Parts: sequence; structure tokens; C-alpha cells
Amino acid sequence: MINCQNLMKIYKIDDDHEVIALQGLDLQVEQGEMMGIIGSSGSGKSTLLNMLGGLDRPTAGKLIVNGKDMLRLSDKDLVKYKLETVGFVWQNNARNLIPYLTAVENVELPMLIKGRHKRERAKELLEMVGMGHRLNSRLNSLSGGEQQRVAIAISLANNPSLVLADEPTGSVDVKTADIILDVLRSLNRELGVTIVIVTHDTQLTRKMDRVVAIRDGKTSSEILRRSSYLQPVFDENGDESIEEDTHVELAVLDSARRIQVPEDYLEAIGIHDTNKVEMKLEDGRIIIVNPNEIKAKAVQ
Ligand SMILES: Nc1ncnc2c1ncn2[C@@H]1O[C@H](COP(=O)(O)OP(=O)(O)OP(=O)(O)O)[C@@H](O)[C@H]1O
Repeated sequence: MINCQNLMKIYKIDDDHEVIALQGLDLQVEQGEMMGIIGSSGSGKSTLLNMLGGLDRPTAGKLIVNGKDMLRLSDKDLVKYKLETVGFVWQNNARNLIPYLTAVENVELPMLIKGRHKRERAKELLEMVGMGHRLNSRLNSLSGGEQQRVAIAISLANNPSLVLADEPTGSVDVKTADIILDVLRSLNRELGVTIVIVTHDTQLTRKMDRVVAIRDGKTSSEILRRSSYLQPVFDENGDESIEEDTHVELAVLDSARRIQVPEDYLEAIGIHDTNKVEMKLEDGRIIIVNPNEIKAKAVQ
């Protein structure tokens, strides 16, 4: 569904300044996957989502989404792509919804189909997200979580193959966040729609099979669920196990076989003001060592 290799995005601020928001990012997403993208503020998550959604164009690299080459798409095809292939859910509801319309009118608005089918489809989508009982409620009479569910229904209005959600649970409490993720998960299962969720909330990884961590505009690691989301992992007492036990974090090798070493790991071995480390192969393991430690040992 998504094949992204060595993707670059450089924002030109003025003649002398530019920001490298994505620097050689690699990402593969299968059709029908529901996956997360996490990373700290400024790591490039929204930039990536904008590229996937055709809202902005990559500077260089390769980005194929649903068979479309996002670097070569004409302006006309890009508009078609945004209307037909992709649906968006934003954190900020002002971007998703029109407050003075009802839930059902909001969902109808972006639909490409006409007439009676439009109302039927809008109702169907609102029922799917558990909002069938509030079809005719004005948006400003709904809670934040309910509005977000309407936003999810809107994102599905044109039967997209891909839904992109930018911090969809950013403005709601933990319980509501859980409900929203369950709604997204059931749509993913029922409709087979691929869902990519950007968040900086690492707690949300519990609900996803795969989460990719971005650091400094590059994919740095992948957190994979050991077992299916639908089959909770139990400990020896029969209690559902804590989330650390259900996931494993793997470092990602980029196309040039490079890995990013987490800053806190380097700190832990005392690497501060040098860009050199000693790397050794020992008993089938690759070990990274502070070169000063080796020098110190040699002196002893
Ligand atoms: N339109 C733009 N013009 C210039 N710089 C930009 C633009 N959009 C993003 N950037 C810069 O690119 C980098 C990545 O930003 P991005 O918004 O993708 O990060 P993010 O991980 O989504 O952060 P946050 O979690 O805070 O939303 C940042 O340094 C940001 O300042």
C-alpha cells in the first residue's frame, strides 16, 4: 500500500535557511494494516502524513501510495487522489467538521455520490462509528470524543483505501482515546481500509500491531506486537500482561544498512562530544563500546 524509500522533505525558509524535515525515511505499509507512527515533537510525523496524503510534495526519494508515484503525480491527479484514495482525521475538530451542521450533514458534505444514496451512506457510516443515535444532532452539541467519531465517519465518506489520522486522540481523555482507537480498529477489520495513525502518545501502541518510531526525520525503530491485538497476552496468574511484555522494539536498518543509535544509549556509555564509537563482533553479537573506555583499560 505504501512504499517509501529514502524520502526527503526540505522546507526552504528563505534564501539562506532550510529545514530538513525528512532525511531519507524508509517505510513500508501493507494493504489493510493499522499502524502507528510515533516520535517526539519536530521529528517529522506530520510532514510524513502530509506527503502520504498528497497535501505536500516530497523533495526527493521514492513514495508510492496505492500504486501512485507521489513525486510524479500531476496536479490534477493529486486532487483526484486526495478526493478518492485518502481520508483524513485531524486532531483539531475545526479542521474536520462544520459546527452548525448536523452529524449526518457533515458526513454527506464531502461525498462524491449524489441523491438519496448519499443520506443512506452517511447514516451507515455514522452507525459504524457508533453514532447512529445522534444523526441529527448539531456538531456543537456533541462531546469531543463523539465529534471525533463523526470525523472518522467523514474520513470514510468516499470509500478511501487509506485513512490518515494525525493525533486523533490528542484532545480527548484516556478512556475516550481508547474508544476512538477501538472504532478505528473495527473499521480497519470490517472495511479492510489501511489506517496510519500519527501520535506522540506511546500508550497507544497497545492497540496496534506495529508502530514505527521516527527520530530526526528517519525511521529509527519498529515496535511490533508479539501476538494479535485480539488475543490478549496473559501472565502466569491469568492476568492480562502489562504492555511491555506484549511488544518488542526493533531497530530499523535503512536502505544503506545504517541504524540510528538512541541518544540515551549513547549517553549511557558516555558518548557526548565525539562522533566515533568502537564496534565489535563478539559471540554472534554486535557490541558498541565507548573508545575512551578501551584506551583507559589499555593504560591500566
Ligand atoms: N511548512 C513548514 N515550513 C518550514 N518548516 C516546517 C514546515 N512544516 C514542518 N517544518 C519543520 O519540519 C520539522 C518536522 O516538523 P513536523 O511538524 O513534521 O514534526 P512533528 O513530528 O509532526 O511534530 P509535532 O508532534 O510537534 O506536530 C520541524 O523542524 C518543523 O519546524
